Amino acid sequence: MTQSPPVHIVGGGLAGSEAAWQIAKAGVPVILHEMRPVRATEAHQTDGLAELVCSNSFRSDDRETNAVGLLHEEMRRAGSLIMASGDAHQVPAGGALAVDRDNFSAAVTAALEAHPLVTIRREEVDGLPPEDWGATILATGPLTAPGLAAAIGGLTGETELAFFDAIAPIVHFDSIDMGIAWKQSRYDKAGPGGTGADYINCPMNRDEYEAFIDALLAGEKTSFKDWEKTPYFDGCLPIEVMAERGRETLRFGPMKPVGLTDPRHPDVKPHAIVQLRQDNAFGTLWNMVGFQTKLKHGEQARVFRMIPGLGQAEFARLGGLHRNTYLNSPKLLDATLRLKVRPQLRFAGQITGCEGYVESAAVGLLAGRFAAAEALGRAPAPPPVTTALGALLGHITGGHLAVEGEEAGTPRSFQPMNVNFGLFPPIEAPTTKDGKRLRGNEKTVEKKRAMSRRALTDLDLWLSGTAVQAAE
Ligand SMILES: Cc1cc2nc3c(=O)[nH]c(=O)nc-3n(C[C@H](O)[C@H](O)[C@H](O)COP(=O)(O)OP(=O)(O)OC[C@H]3O[C@@H](n4cnc5c(N)ncnc54)[C@H](O)[C@@H]3O)c2cc1C
Repeated sequence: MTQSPPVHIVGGGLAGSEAAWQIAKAGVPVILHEMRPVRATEAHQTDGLAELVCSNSFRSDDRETNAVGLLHEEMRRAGSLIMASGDAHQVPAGGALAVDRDNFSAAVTAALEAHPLVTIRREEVDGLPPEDWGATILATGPLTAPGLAAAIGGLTGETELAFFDAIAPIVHFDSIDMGIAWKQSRYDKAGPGGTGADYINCPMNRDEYEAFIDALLAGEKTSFKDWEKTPYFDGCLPIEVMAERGRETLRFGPMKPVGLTDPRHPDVKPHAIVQLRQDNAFGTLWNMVGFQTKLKHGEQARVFRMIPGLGQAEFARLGGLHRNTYLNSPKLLDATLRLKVRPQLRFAGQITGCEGYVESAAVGLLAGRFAAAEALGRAPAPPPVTTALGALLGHITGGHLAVEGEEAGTPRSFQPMNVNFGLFPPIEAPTTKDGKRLRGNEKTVEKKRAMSRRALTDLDLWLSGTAVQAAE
């Protein structure tokens, strides 16, 4: 049997290593280009593949009620090298999967070095890969080396490649108290694709606003690493920095109370209003407009739950501001992660706009399987959106709702995200045996269990239908 030409992968991190494994396992040769130790990013310390640059945790391993735990399980079933190496080098961490970072990275490196179809080249790719490489996966991560980042920016248009994320928290719709908040667009403007009731509005009176500003100013913040410098740029100052510029700044910025009327109290003008914008097509996730922040995560949950209507808010993602190179993927990538303007280039890992070790590896797994299918002359089939892999892919390639125009204090609308149940198609909560509806926490937990069961059933079907067989 003639062998297909090699797939090239640039970047031997979490995503690139997993992609290489999936491709080689399918019987297709891979050339993996990793720049370390020739050159290192600001965060990597070793020359090992799949180095964990910060914590040693893959987060919850609960596959029944936690979306990242479910993603672990799906990746295991899909033959993930990252998960197999993580499981083999686990250290005790309660319900989380934490790993011995050195042994984990050594195991990934050894497995790839030992595979007869994998060639590892220790070199920087300092510009776009040459056309004659053919199918190539770019998995160079949040700290992509500058030469390649500039070349990608040249190909996609500079505004489509970000170098920092300025993330506002995202709230699960179910946890917003719609007895306090209401839906309305400012001045009832429908805008493109809107209805005039597109935002969720949370009103504050003067006392609530003053207490909120005090809490924002006092809240503990995270600091930038030296190499991150201070990347404040117009239009996306952290909310607490805006508050530091004057107690009224927010009332004239993202929290301005104009053009909105509380239907329960039409005669009372709120002193300030926090707006949330729908973030995904399912309407399960809502983004706090203009609330990008450097507050510590615990502080964010405490301070933002002071907002009327968000007292019980559950956050799908908390805010942050980091060095992070990533694409405006919903616009630039097709359904199998190929760059629309140059389909021989595929992207994987955090550069696509996912967030986290496990998610980056998961997107590497998908990119690898898609590239292998193509190399073997088969059509790559994306996983169902009901699976964690499919939900994550959906966020990257289209589930997110783009914003037309800019609101005060809002950076570009596509922002990196961890996997979470808000990215999945909604599901009816199961009832009790005698047909009664569940309530509160029990309902939330049962919904998650039902989503996980649906995911694993659909995943198994997908794997049996599209599994790429190793060429003998
Ligand atoms: C400082 C920092 C801390 C983080 N902490 C965590 C955390 O605690 N938990 C978590 O879940 N996530 C964390 N993340 C987010 C993210 O999950 C990790 O960055 C993850 O490693 C991303 O996987 P990746 O494969 O996309 O990129 P990486 O793992 O970074 O892999 C990219 C690889 O590409 C190589 N490379 C880059 N440019 C080139 C080039 N031009 N030519 C050849 N090779 C190149 C790099 O050397 C690197 O090995 C952190 C991110 C950063 C920046």
